[in-house]
Amino acid sequence: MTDFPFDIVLFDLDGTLVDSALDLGPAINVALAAEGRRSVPLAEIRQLIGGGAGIMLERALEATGGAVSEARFDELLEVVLEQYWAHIADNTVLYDGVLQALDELASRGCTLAVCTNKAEEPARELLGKLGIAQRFAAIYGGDTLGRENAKPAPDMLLAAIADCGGGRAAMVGDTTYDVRAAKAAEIPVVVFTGGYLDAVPEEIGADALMPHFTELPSALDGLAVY
Ligand SMILES: O=C(O)COP(=O)(O)O
Ligand SMILES: [Mg+2]
Repeated sequence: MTDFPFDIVLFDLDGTLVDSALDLGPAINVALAAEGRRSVPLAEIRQLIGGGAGIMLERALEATGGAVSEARFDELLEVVLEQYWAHIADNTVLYDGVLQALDELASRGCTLAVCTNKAEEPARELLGKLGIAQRFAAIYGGDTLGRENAKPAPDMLLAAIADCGGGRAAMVGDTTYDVRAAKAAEIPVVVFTGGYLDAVPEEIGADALMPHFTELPSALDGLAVY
């Protein structure tokens, strides 16, 4: 036990630890091209990220002409996932200050975990390629506990907290999926405003907003433990 208010910090992945839009975008656009659709520009792609690859594809199809049949959707999702796997870390980078923030939290005695709606296998692959997988005591993906239990459900947050030995926990994320999951898990949430934000920051429901990762330790320090 330290004087830091949290024992466990849970992190979202896409739009929080990593800027992955430059690899997710092309994967979506290959699938759209296979369906004869226009590409979705990068600025629009960022707004589609947060619910997992399936929701991203669903929204991209809606934005470019409408839904396809369920069977065709499954084929196109396979295209997205194959393309993404082949280029998972080509252009994806950690956000500025992430490594230092993780170091700082670890030095304050926090156990760290990842709770992402990206599937667990690509999440582990990406974290490994970026050299930070070993920093996390638990890594949960959107499929780990079944898609129906992905964020905004609290299940993966609660499971990760248990894996980390239990204690005072907080969530760090970038979208309403993270905020709703944290509220359902009854833990406070810091929102990174440099991520993909699917709502106005002031109205997203965060306990604290963080424009840069250097501010994470002090943002957490200022939060009340629920
Ligand atoms: O890939 C996505 O759409 C969501 O991933 P995230 O939960 O790490 O933001
Ligand atoms: Mg995110």
